[in-house]
Order: sequence, then C-alpha cells, then structure tokens
Amino acid sequence: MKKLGVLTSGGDAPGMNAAIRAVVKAASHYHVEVMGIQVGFQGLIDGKIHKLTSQEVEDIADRGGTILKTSRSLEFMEETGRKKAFNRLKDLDIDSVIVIGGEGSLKGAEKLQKLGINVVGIPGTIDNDLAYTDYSIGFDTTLNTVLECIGKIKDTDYSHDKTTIVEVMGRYCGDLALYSALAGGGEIISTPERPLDLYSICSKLRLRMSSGKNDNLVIVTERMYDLQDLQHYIEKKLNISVRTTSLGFIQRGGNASAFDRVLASNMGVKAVELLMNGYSGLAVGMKENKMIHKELGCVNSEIADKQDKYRLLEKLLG
Ligand SMILES: Nc1ncnc2c1ncn2[C@@H]1O[C@H](COP(=O)(O)OP(=O)(O)OP(=O)(O)O)[C@@H](O)[C@H]1O
Ligand SMILES: O=P(O)(O)OC[C@H]1O[C@](O)(CO)[C@@H](O)[C@@H]1O
Ligand SMILES: [Mg+2]
Repeated sequence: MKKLGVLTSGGDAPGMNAAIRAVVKAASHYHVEVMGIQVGFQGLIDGKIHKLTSQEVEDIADRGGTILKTSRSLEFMEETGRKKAFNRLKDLDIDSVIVIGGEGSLKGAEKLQKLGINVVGIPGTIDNDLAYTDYSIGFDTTLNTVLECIGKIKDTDYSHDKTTIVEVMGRYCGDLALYSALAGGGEIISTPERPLDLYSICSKLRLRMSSGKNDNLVIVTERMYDLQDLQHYIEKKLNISVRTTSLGFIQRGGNASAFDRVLASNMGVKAVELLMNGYSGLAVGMKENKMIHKELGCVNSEIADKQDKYRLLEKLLG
C-alpha cells in the first residue's frame, strides 16, 4: 500500500471517529501515510482531501458524528462522478481507500474498487441493516439512546396511565425497535420484518388493558405508518388517549458507547491489516463475537435471518 485514503459516508454514526482513529493509528504503525477525505464521496469528487496525522485523531474516539464530515452524494451514484473521484485519487497517488458507512456506502465502495482502487469497507450505520455483520458501528450507542428516551417516556406514561407510540429510526430495518423491546423498552412492536396492521396493534393493546395494564408502549420503525393516523385509529378504536413521539435525530448523535468504540477500533485496525496484506474488495464485520471479512459484492446482497431474535421476543412479550 502506497497511500491510504479514509472517508465516512451516509448518515453519521457514533463510533465513526473511533474507527478513523484506529485506521490512522494502524496505518502509522505500518508507516503508511493517511489522507482524510472530507464529506464522503462528494468530498472525494471535489478534492477535499488532507493529510491526517496521529495527533489529529488522538482525542476523538469518544466523540459522536464524524470529524471527516459526511454526505449522501448523488454525483457519486453516476459513472461520471465516480470517474472524477477516481482521478482525484490518482492525482494524489492514493492507491487504497477505507470507506466507513452503511449499506449504500458499501455499494459505493464496491464501485470504487471496480475502478481499480484497493478498497475495504467498514460498516458504520445506526440502522444495523447489513446482514453479513451482527453489529455495525453506531447501532449500540443509538440503541442505548433509544432506551434512555423510552425509560423517560415510560415514567410519565405510568403516572398518567397513557399509551405512547414511539417511532425509532432504522430506515427499512427493525433492529432498533426489536432490540429495544428485547431490552424491556416496549410492549408492542412493529418492524418492517414483522409488521403489524392497525387492527392487530389495537387487539394487542386491548388484551394488555384487559389485564389491567393501562400504560403501554408501542414501538414502531420509521416509515411504516402515518403516525397521526395510527394514533387517531387507536384512540377511536379503544377510546383512550394516546401520545406519539418520534425520537428523530437525537438518536444519531452522542458519545459512542464503549461497545461501539471497541468494535470500531477492531474494525479500523483489521481494515488496514487487510490492505497491508494485499487484500481488496472486502468489508470487515463481526459475527458471533469474531472479526470477519466478506467480499463487498456478497455483503450487499445478504439477507438477515432474525428468526431467533423474534422468537425470543415472543417469549418475553407473551
Ligand atoms: N449503488 C450505489 N452506487 C454508487 N454509490 C452509491 C450507491 N449507493 C449508495 N452510494 C453512495 O453512498 C452514499 C451513502 O449511501 P446511503 O445514503 O444509502 O447511506 P448509507 O451508507 O446506507 O448510510 P445510512 O443508511 O446509515 O445513512 C450515497 O449518497 C452515494 O453517494
Ligand atoms: O439524515 P437523513 O438524510 O435525513 O437520513 C435519515 C436516515 O438516516 C438514518 O438515520 C441512518 O441511515 C436512518 O435511520 C434514517 O432513515
Ligand atoms: Mg443505509
């Protein structure tokens, strides 16, 4: 490896900074120069690239967001944009790039690799929607933020005997809702993997109310319902008053959890080591507590099997 570029892309995720730190530290261990590519693939196209020093990343492991900034680049989706990005790398003699981002970013990484750059991807997204890895960087921190918020909502729900609908992020993946419920943060959940229709949500609520539980938390993944319609439907059907909270961007910020920092550190170092050993076109991940790597082409098509987790949930929620 001659010179390494690193970028963050897609939604920011807590732990991305810890991954950047690990990449820079590991590269410096092998005496490889690292260039920080600002603002994701768009910054690469625009040439926003500077040398990243060990000093610059010394104190960033805990910080949420990404010091490199990020973007969703429409231009990189086009071949002409990607060609510009490729030329920027060639001009600066950067032969290898580490892409930290979600499933979209790893698709972008695969395309960059096909242009002849050595590329390794690191999964960084709060959505945890990459099936090849048990966890992506950011998911654990966000899950903890969601649980903290839900805990607060539950206090007021209990005091007023109220039902609340809480909408969490995840794009088309229900993991944030699923794991929140597994951790005791919700009694009724609806996710893209196991969607409930309005009628079923009311039936479940009715059952809980008939057993004397009048403060109930319905946790749903974003983009599944018009929240106002859902609230009004339940209110009318069950003759109760319902509150609705969409947790929004509070979920994406905040200091990275210890888990995410350690995961990011492992992944950052592993990505550099793969490149040092001549590998390319791979994404690093974690499966059953072990670091793994897979071909970028495969990671993008793998579908997650969540059966076990949903079976566990059935036993917990009854
Ligand atoms: N098929 C693709 N080809 C080339 N580039 C892509 C492709 N899909 C996504 N990208 C690039 O990756 C960027 C980020 O993708 P996306 O918006 O899907 O976020 P993500 O990486 O999945 O992260 P998150 O879901 O956490 O926000 C896109 O804006 C685009 O620049
Ligand atoms: O920041 P934006 O572009 O509004 O994206 C929001 C999306 O990003 C995520 O926070 C992370 O992918 C999703 O959960 C959410 O759907
Ligand atoms: Mg995504």
